Amino acid sequence: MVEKYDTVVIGAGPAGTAAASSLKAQGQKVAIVEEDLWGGTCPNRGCDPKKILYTAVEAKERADLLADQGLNTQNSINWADLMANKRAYTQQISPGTHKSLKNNGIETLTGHAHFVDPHTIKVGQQTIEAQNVVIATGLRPRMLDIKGKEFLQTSTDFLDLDEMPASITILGGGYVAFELAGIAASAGAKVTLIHHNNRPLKAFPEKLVKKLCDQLSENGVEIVFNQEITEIQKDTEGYRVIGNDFNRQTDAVFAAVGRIANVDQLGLDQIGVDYSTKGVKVNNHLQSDVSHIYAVGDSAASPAPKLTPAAGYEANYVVGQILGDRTEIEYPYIPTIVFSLPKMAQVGITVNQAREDIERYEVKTVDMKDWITYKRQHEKQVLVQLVIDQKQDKVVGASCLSMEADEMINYLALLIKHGYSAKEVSQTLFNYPTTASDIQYLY
Ligand SMILES: Cc1cc2nc3c(=O)[nH]c(=O)nc-3n(C[C@H](O)[C@H](O)[C@H](O)COP(=O)(O)OP(=O)(O)OC[C@H]3O[C@@H](n4cnc5c(N)ncnc54)[C@H](O)[C@@H]3O)c2cc1C
Ligand SMILES: NC(=O)c1ccc[n+]([C@@H]2O[C@H](COP(=O)([O-])OP(=O)(O)OC[C@H]3O[C@@H](n4cnc5c(N)ncnc54)[C@H](O)[C@@H]3O)[C@@H](O)[C@H]2O)c1
Repeated sequence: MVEKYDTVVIGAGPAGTAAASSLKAQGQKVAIVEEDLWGGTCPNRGCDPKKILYTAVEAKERADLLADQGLNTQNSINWADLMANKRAYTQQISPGTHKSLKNNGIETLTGHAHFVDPHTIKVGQQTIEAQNVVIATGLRPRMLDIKGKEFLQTSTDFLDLDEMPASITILGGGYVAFELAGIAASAGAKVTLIHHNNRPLKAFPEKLVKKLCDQLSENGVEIVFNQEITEIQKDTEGYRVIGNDFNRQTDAVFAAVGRIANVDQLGLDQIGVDYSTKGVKVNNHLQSDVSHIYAVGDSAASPAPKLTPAAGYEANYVVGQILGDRTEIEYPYIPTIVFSLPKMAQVGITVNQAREDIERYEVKTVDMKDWITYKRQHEKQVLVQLVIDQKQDKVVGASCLSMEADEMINYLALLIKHGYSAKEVSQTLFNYPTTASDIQYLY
């Protein structure tokens, strides 16, 4: 007998588990399908394991900045212990997530899901039917189609390395490339980061990216711009990375050149659902071309950045749609951060957007290196750019580069969302001297 569900969710990452749990809590009969690790990318091979590795690296870098400033320091990263610490965390994620879904009364199916018709899904030998379907299948690393591509490793491999190689080469210039470069360099590897043009992290302000590159270079990362890599060769010593005018030996090569959607193996062609490498094409209700099939999180070609908080937000929105809400999706400002050394974060109207409308927006650049928060930490690269809407006389966007950028951008996200004026900020008192109290002087 074919089991029938109110909703079937495909993919058990942050988006899929949020949608399934919420629909179940609202009384629906729900099934969720996962073909790999329960919990998906973020806790198994993304945000969380990365942040565990980053935590040790951040502690080391902060201590190193205070060497000869009153802290006796001879720190180094013990990669084997750090990896054991990471694995102790990640190993319980998949079984734990699976168990908690089952305990909540959600039917869990293990295997690859694909559509047989718009209401029928096959998982291995099992066939199930759904009134609504939520596609939440995420992204996978994009591989380069070059000679020797089989020698390329990915962020998933990096986050589970038994040993840190003596030298590594990272191809790419986005979030993943800059985060892995910082971790590897701090863990003692000789790191080369190769970008195919001269504008990595292009959604972030050029001034901040330049300072981040300067700091990584000072920490020993070699950043090579305008270099298209055409071939990877394996040799007796490791690998050779070859470009038009580039030829270098390295112990490991990682591709961090973007991610593509896991939607090409779902059988969407035969049910009339359009998609691309960016994900399932969706309307303002996150519906695909077939109205009862929704897509959320990384696998939706929606305007949201492909991040965990955005995935959860879209999942909760679609729960509302399935339960009868008909309002179009509206996104709040979504903060983004690169956990490199230092951190770089932004929220709201970006500096790049502001430069396109100079009548309306003013960009205020503040070098905070000599402020007590940063001076006491001996930080070398600290910069904040605020975007001010001149009509409203309010801060509507911010970008930060510093080791405090994660917390500072969260405060700024709140102030921007609620439209606080400089006067209102000055009437809110924060502990001094802290990252929060700096904001009063910024505004
Ligand atoms: C290295 C790295 C670091 C990151 N760091 C951060 C960070 O610091 N902060 C942040 O906000 N975001 C970060 N991200 C992004 C974040 O991980 C994603 O935005 C988030 O996981 C998206 O959730 P999702 O549920 O949409 O997709 P996913 O978490 O990718 O889950 C999709 C699930 O669907 C499953 N699946 C796919 N196809 C099928 C199928 N046909 N049948 C059954 N199951 C299927 C997959 O196995 C997977 O488990 C990072 C990503 C990476 C790669
Ligand atoms: N801290 C975070 O929130 C975080 C961390 C990691 C990943 N993520 C998510 O994962 C996504 C993917 O990250 P990513 O860094 O893989 O992709 P990305 O899209 O952010 O960056 C890819 C970079 O690779 C460059 N590139 C493309 N082809 C290249 C080539 N042949 N040689 C060299 N460089 C090339 C691109 O110009 C771009 O700069 C992010 O957009 C984000 O949504 C988020």
